[in-house]
Amino acid sequence: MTSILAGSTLQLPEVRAVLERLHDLADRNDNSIIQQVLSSGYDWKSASPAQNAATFREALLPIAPDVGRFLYGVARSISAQRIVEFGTSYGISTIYLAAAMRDRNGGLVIGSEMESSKVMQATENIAAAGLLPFVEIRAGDALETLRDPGGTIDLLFLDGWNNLYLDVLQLVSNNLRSGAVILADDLNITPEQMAPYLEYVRNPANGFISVALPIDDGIEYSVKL
Ligand SMILES: C[S@@+](CC[C@H](N)C(=O)[O-])C[C@H]1O[C@@H](n2cnc3c(N)ncnc32)[C@H](O)[C@@H]1O
Repeated sequence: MTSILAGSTLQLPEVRAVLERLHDLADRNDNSIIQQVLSSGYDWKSASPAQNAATFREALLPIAPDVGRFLYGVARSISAQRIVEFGTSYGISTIYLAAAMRDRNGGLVIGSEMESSKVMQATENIAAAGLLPFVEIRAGDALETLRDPGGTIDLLFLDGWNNLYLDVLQLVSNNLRSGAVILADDLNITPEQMAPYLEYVRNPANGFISVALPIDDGIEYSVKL
């Protein structure tokens, strides 16, 4: 295992270089890709998850840098050892989470991505950041690939298609430890799509305590009781 430097892995030149390059790429291209697709009349709401994944294969759709630092901070503060991520794309969020694994001296981020070209891109990017030993990306539909997360989950990050959040949560819920944190991105972007998920985690009868955080696109922060 590589030696641990004082401070955070997020400060390492190779990690910063990869994150800067990917955030820049997304800033330059994502909006025009999305506009092009939507102006062609493509109806993403009635398309299947796989159709949407293929249609948006060139778009990174990443978390913002401050969300990345928040993910890193939460992972460090609960000393997360096993993290499950729904929606890996080009690996930006995975890199922030894997940096926390490196700084706790071990742990695993299990990513998931159904678009095969993105799995390849993410693997290359995570390798360039030197964080591949802390990551396993499961290729295919997360509703299949995350069925067995291989152990107790400390942190679940939901960032795939928003209407699947509740399905993914329920899929892995037996593996969430008491005190596990669930972070769901895009609260303010697709409230309709997220409604069933929010209703579920905000109902105390379901065993979570949950609050909306005003970070970038909005994050629902939930803790399993
Ligand atoms: C918003 S992007 C993820 C961005 C990534 N978390 C980041 O910050 O860099 C959502 C990704 O989830 C993937 N996805 C959506 N539904 C999925 C599913 N059912 N299984 C696996 N991947 C899925 C999409 O292909 C897309 O790349």
